[in-house]
Amino acid sequence: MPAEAVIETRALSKIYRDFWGRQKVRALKALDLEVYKGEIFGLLGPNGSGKTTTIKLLLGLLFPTEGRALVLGKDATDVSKNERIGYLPEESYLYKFLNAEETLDFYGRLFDITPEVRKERIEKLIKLVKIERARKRQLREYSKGMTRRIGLAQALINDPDLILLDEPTSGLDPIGTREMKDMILELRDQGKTIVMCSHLLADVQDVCDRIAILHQGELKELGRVDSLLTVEDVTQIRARNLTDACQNELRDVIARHEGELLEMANPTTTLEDLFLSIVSDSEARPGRRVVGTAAKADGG
Ligand SMILES: Nc1ncnc2c1ncn2[C@@H]1O[C@H](COP(=O)(O)OP(=O)(O)OP(=O)(O)O)[C@@H](O)[C@H]1O
Repeated sequence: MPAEAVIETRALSKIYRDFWGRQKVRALKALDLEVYKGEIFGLLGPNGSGKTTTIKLLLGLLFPTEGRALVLGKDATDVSKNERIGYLPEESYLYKFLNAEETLDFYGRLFDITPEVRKERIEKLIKLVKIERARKRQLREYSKGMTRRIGLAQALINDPDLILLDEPTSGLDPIGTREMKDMILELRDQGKTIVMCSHLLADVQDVCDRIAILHQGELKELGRVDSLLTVEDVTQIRARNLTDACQNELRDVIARHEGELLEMANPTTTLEDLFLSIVSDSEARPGRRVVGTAAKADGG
């Protein structure tokens, strides 16, 4: 059965004009794209490449100059489909004097959600974004990471089928970033479709199933992350406990078959994994610390 397209754009184009109707910027040029139900889709590109313009066109906040977009089976300009969409903008503009519960209740009312359903969803979302301990605190006291979490909860209050996330991990520390990525994966596991824009390529690589790369308003690449990143002509072998003799033998085999040995070395972990393991170790054993002079400076 072919996958169901949740978003379909055909030659979608946007030219921004100035006050006198003169052409100012061709922000998006004939974009053809499909996003399928249940996938995490990454929209990448340098500053000014047209990512936010695309999101705004999908939300019906802008009208295309040419082409069209279908979102959840409706024309993108039909804003009634937005009831099934959750949107986390790059900057969330929430009322600073409301607490988390009041904020979610306020947005729940805007969607005409009944009090019982609202109560149930608020509980679920506060747990999902892990702000249980701060649920009664005014948002003006929130850190950047907590603000991002309540922003995500607000975007999910209508239990959307399609979630658009603009820079979801911006400003988050590695733990907050990992948790945000886990939340995004969890939403996909619940059957939601997610489109995220990001400059943080490692985050995109970690969570996205497929990506599109835009440059100057043009689609430059589109495909599955794993296949785009596979280096076809290199074979990687990972093994544990190889003796020197065995490694030498492997070198000989590769040379005999006229292969080129690129590297045979111990792998390094990522800084993210190292950071996360240090923090969780510190939580498990508080008080233990590295004394500056005892720390190895030369790595030896
Ligand atoms: N309202 C506007 N009027 C005129 N030009 C605009 C307007 N909004 C965006 N642009 C221009 O359109 C182009 C695409 O902008 P867009 O905001 O879509 O890029 P982006 O990929 O989201 O960038 P960033 O990564 O910086 O958020 C840029 O050249 C930008 O200057």
